Amino acid sequence: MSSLTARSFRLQSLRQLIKPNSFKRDHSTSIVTSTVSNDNGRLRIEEEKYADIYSSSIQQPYKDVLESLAKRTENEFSNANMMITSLQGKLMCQLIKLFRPRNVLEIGGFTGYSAIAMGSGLPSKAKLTSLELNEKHAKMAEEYIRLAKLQNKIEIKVGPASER
Ligand SMILES: C[S@@+](CC[C@H](N)C(=O)[O-])C[C@H]1O[C@@H](n2cnc3c(N)ncnc32)[C@H](O)[C@@H]1O
Repeated sequence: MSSLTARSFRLQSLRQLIKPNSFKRDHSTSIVTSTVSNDNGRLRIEEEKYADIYSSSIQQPYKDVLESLAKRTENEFSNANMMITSLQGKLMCQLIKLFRPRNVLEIGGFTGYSAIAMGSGLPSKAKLTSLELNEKHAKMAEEYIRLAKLQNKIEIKVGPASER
């Protein structure tokens, strides 16, 4: 195949991928020729679709707790853009459900979004430890972990991760 033909084949494949409802299970990111970012420049759009379609929704009461935590983080922290997106949370929860780890170590918990998203999918006896440098971040994380009734599964340790 000439390089021109190969390029138009890849472009066609890309167009197929980004058409609504045309996503195929055998999707390979290797045919994605360029990075197509969403408005936050985070996960590539094709990967977002994949994550969305093949991840189950975060269950209640965790979903509501996460929504409320995200709103409060956005209102109270000027650096709220550090928080993962709801889709990233959904994907992390799905990965936890797939791998069923007994222990999870998170470095940099911020206000607890990812910890709660992962915690919501943890098997019953599993534990997640989240290391967070900033006391104010950790305090909010702890508040929402309690609201989500995940305090027996998630522990926040405050201080520099390198000292743990
Ligand atoms: C990008 S945010 C993490 C986002 C978070 N996982 C979430 O779901 O919202 C990075 C966090 O790492 C923390 N951090 C930075 N340096 C650290 C260190 N040395 N030890 C522990 N936490 C640290 C910051 O205070 C910040 O809250």
